[in-house]
Amino acid sequence: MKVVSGQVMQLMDRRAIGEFGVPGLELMERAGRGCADVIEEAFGEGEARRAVIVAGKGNNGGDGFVISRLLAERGWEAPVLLLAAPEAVAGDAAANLARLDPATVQSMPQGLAGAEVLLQGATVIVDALLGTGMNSEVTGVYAEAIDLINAAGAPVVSVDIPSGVDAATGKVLGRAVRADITVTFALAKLGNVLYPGAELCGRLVVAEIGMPDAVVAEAEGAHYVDLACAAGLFRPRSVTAHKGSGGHCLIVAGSTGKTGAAAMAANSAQRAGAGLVTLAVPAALNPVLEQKTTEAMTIPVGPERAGYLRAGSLTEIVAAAAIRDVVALGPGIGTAPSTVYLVHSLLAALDKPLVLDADGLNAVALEPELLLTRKDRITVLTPHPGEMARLVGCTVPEVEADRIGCARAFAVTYGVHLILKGARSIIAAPDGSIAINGSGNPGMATGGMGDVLTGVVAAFLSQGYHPFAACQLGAFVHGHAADFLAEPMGTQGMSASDVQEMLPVALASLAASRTTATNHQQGE
Ligand SMILES: NC(=O)C1=CN([C@@H]2O[C@H](COP(=O)(O)OP(=O)(O)OC[C@H]3O[C@@H](n4cnc5c(N)ncnc54)[C@H](O)[C@@H]3O)[C@@H](O)[C@H]2O)[C@H](O)CC1
Ligand SMILES: [K+]
Repeated sequence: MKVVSGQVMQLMDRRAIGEFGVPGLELMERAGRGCADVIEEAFGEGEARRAVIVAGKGNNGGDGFVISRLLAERGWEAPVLLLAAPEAVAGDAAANLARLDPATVQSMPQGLAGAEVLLQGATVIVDALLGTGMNSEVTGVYAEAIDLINAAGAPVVSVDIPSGVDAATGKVLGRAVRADITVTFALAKLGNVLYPGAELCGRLVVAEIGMPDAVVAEAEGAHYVDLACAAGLFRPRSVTAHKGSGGHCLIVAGSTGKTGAAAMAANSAQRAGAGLVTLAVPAALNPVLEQKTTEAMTIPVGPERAGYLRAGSLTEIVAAAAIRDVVALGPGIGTAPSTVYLVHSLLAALDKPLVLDADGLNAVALEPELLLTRKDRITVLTPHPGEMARLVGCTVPEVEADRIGCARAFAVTYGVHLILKGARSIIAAPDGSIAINGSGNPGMATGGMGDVLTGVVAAFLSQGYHPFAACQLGAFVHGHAADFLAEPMGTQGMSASDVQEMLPVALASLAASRTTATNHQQGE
């Protein structure tokens, strides 16, 4: 599913109207009808149905006027509370305001004293205050209206996006409506899928409004990775598969006190479908990892008593990588100077696809230009916001203020693929393409989850997936497995090992979704 910013959607509107001759009034009519249909379906039972439409002065309010008219035609009582003087409403919105019985419209441009009465007994409140045209922090009468809607206690349907949520970032500008359902138009907006906007949307419905296909296809946007999208990218194992065709991962990981990270990355690669997994670990830790992993083979690296990886092991690791399909470097390796030096040398020396995580990233952050030595080779970075901040040389709040911009700039500058972790992980490609992962839950906010993701991404790369697909699938499958767990166990106390063990179920669900989609296409 493609998602766009509010600005891009406004350009799309203009193209549809200007280049393709679709009347703006027709777009507004279909937008209003899409909402009215959803409202009728969700709340249309019963006798006295009352929808109170709280409308702003722009086209979002215009959609609200259409909703009022259509619901009234279907027997609803549908009064409008307009936060502007009627004369301040212009264009298509004004045309639709003129079609309403003036007695149904109460204009309160100055303040909302006494307006609670209007909302009393509402079956549903329709939030048509602000949409893609919102351009500043919400204050004054609009802020009052948002508070009123949120306090009213009736279900809320937001038109296009909950008012107060920035359509480009999902951030709340001052305050925002909390909706039960949001009906958005043509394509979902970034603010509908990024937090906190995503949560404020409630159930998201994308209504078709007759946007020309070419306008949709040519719109600049991001991929939203949901089950259907991930299933489309996924290639189930062939019936003639053998362990050699599944891909062979080399995981370079571990230091004293951090053997779990190494074990989880290796075990997760196996659980995510890699044919073979080999774990290269500091020699002193080999006996522990022989115990902690069963299917993975281990290579003890460096001097017998070495509890961390050292620069002198470069040749040994490069030789091990030569006969594997992908290398994952970083889980639990620590920050000893010799380990950092090794990471720096490996960047240039390894010609296999490389996944860098954890202390591998921290080593790179000391000299990110070294990534340029991997030009024309596949490199995937999986930073959390703290690691991203170190890579860029900025603060975590600066990363969080513009997750997409930050991930994209780094991926383009250094020619890497990157998964910026967090609620709605951002996947950025060297050509500037962006995907947003739709799976996962707060249960994943515990240690070790990143090590699992590293193993999963490595498993997909080892099977020959394009790195952008491997990153999308890796992030989605990781979160999807956790979503299966959250069903019975909730989101507190979930462990990374739990997620690791659930990975095959997540993969099976992708395979099943593909089968269902194919059957639908064949009309079965
Ligand atoms: N294809 C579609 O998606 C269609 C969308 N439609 C709807 O139109 C709105 C966008 O309409 P627009 O008039 O551009 O903007 P808004 O209604 O969101 O509001 C703009 C209005 O409000 C003022 N304003 C901006 N920020 C604030 C603020 N913080 N507080 C108060 N006032 C603010 C601004 O100056 C403008 O005057 C889209 O979301 C859809 O709902 C169409 O129906 C056609 C199809
Ligand atoms: K709205």
